[in-house]
Amino acid sequence: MTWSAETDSWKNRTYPIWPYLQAVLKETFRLHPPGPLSVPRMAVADCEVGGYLIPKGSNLLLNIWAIGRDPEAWPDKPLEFRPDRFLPGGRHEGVEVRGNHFGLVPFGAGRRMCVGMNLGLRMVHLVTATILHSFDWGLPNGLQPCDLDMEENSNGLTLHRVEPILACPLPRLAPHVYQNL
Ligand code: HEM
Repeated sequence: MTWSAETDSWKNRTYPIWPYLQAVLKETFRLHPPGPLSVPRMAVADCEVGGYLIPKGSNLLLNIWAIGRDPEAWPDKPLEFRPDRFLPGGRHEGVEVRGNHFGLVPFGAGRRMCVGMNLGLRMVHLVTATILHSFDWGLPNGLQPCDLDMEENSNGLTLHRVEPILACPLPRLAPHVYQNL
């Protein structure tokens, strides 16, 4: 994924914080799904999907990572991080991650989708909002966002960065707030 001033132009606009946080997390789930592949499934009968014959007994995996980057599902610069696509007026306004929109399925879809989705979504929103509320974040040694190596790898189960990110938190609340952490 490349960074450019144009890509980053959404940062200069103002949005209400809660819809914007949701849009940022949707965009993160789209480009960087924590589980890049679904749990393997086995076809219990011969069937046809999208013109392909799936013989009984086949093992099937859903490539969640590739679906989130598919230009047919995401025609507007699919490889760019653009949360505004989910905001009011954006091309994908109303698209969510709960398995109802097949272009964005970080928790899978259908009756065997992730059973921990509600907990997972709450935790991701809570932790992200808390660390953003509690600290201003910077990069060390004069690094700029465009210097970050965004390459990813998977251990087969989860997706992770090749180069761990190093970020510097700067407290932004009154000192007593941090005392019992
Ligand atoms: C952000 C957090 C999470 C993400 C992105 C995620 C993603 C997924 C995905 C993609 C699947 C495969 C769905 C499919 O094959 O269609 C899955 C399955 C599953 N997840 Fe999660 N998950 C998350 C959190 C959790 C949590 C917190 C729990 C438990 C407390 C959980 C428990 C499970 C279980 C048990 C399955 C297997 C469901 C089945 O095969 O019927 N997940 N998850």
